[in-house]
Amino acid sequence: MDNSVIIGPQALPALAELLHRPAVSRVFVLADSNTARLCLPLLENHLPANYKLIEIPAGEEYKTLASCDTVWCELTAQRADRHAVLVNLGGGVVTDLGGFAAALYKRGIRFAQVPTTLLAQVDASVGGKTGVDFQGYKNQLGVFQEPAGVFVEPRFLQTLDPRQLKSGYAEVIKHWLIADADAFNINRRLGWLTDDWTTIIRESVALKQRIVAEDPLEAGPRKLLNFGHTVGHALESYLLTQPGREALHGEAVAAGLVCESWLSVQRGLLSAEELDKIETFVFSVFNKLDFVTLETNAIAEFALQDKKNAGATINCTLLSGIGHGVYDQAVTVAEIAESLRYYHRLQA
Ligand SMILES: NC(=O)c1ccc[n+]([C@@H]2O[C@H](COP(=O)([O-])OP(=O)(O)OC[C@H]3O[C@@H](n4cnc5c(N)ncnc54)[C@H](O)[C@@H]3O)[C@@H](O)[C@H]2O)c1
Ligand SMILES: O=C(O)C(=O)C[C@@H](O)[C@H](O)[C@H](O)COP(=O)(O)O
Ligand SMILES: [Zn+2]
Repeated sequence: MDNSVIIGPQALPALAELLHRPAVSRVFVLADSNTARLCLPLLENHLPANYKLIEIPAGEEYKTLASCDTVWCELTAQRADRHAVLVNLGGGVVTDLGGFAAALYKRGIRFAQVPTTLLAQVDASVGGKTGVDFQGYKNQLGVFQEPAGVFVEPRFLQTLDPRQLKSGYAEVIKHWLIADADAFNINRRLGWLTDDWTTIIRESVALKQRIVAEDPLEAGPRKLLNFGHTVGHALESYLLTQPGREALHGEAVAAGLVCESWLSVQRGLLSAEELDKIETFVFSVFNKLDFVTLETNAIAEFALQDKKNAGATINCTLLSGIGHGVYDQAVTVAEIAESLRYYHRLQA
């Protein structure tokens, strides 16, 4: 399979060329209730006339096997064969879930990613991680499966609300922190708002692709891309159990970046000055997440299910400097809880 990422005005025409090949029997488009309304109109001209829309409700709480069931029932009802292509039009929920559903249907049909949030354009649609949440744990079921292509049209961002844009920016900051100190320092001075998302997307995708190419199945260096996620996923999962207090993925990752940077300082890997720069930048974009000290142990325990763990050891990715990640750093539940208490005490 070709795992190319095409970014810019040529992306949707390139997708059209793929979908109109004789080897493609049928085209299905997976969208959520928002992207079906707001994003499908821009895509529609590039689809074959007989495409079929499959719609799921929007939101992380629908990144489930039940939503996969909807996809699989529709593909089966339409007698989709192995030459069908599923086009995933949406944010990371749709691209993760659609990729997973496609990988399992009849042992695998091709899928194309058309990411419509900043988060999905810089991160979720790239690198072949697909999956759904299960029993309250993030991406607990999933496969590594590369799409037939990733087609990034930055114009989709025009309808995205600023909270979602910021959420995606957390993954951009993560990329700079693990591998690009210069970009981190330039952008922390410039501030997060830009009128040139295309450049940010291109650079972020290239950085992620370099790491994924080295270690597609996350046996080693790919764990760098999980910086902020040991704590971030724990927070996101915990808050998903608290109706009305849910955090977006990127908001939880932003908190995770601060907590895991603090853990890096505790290990003597990162300086207090560097932590201060990271906090200043993160809090110039994000408000602090709301939780109380009493909750920190329960939050930290979610990290016991993190996919980087080995047995009882929680393996975290930390920083050995801005722009330098280090993976497989053992941390305890108690240390994670302490990092959350540090975050809680900060004046944002
Ligand atoms: N596979 C990976 O490598 C990877 C990487 C990062 C995150 N993720 C996953 O991605 C998910 C988060 O993705 P997300 O932040 O895109 O969330 P999302 O898919 O829930 O999209 C956010 C919201 O924006 C709406 N939306 C999407 N595009 C829009 C547009 N152009 N205009 C208006 N509204 C639009 C959606 O309907 C949704 O309500 C999480 O489940 C996370 O675990 C996966
Ligand atoms: O591509 C990767 O590898 C990442 O870890 C990117 C993360 O931003 C993303 O949230 C990913 O889905 C997390 O994967 P998981 O294995 O921790 O579930
Ligand atoms: Zn992420």
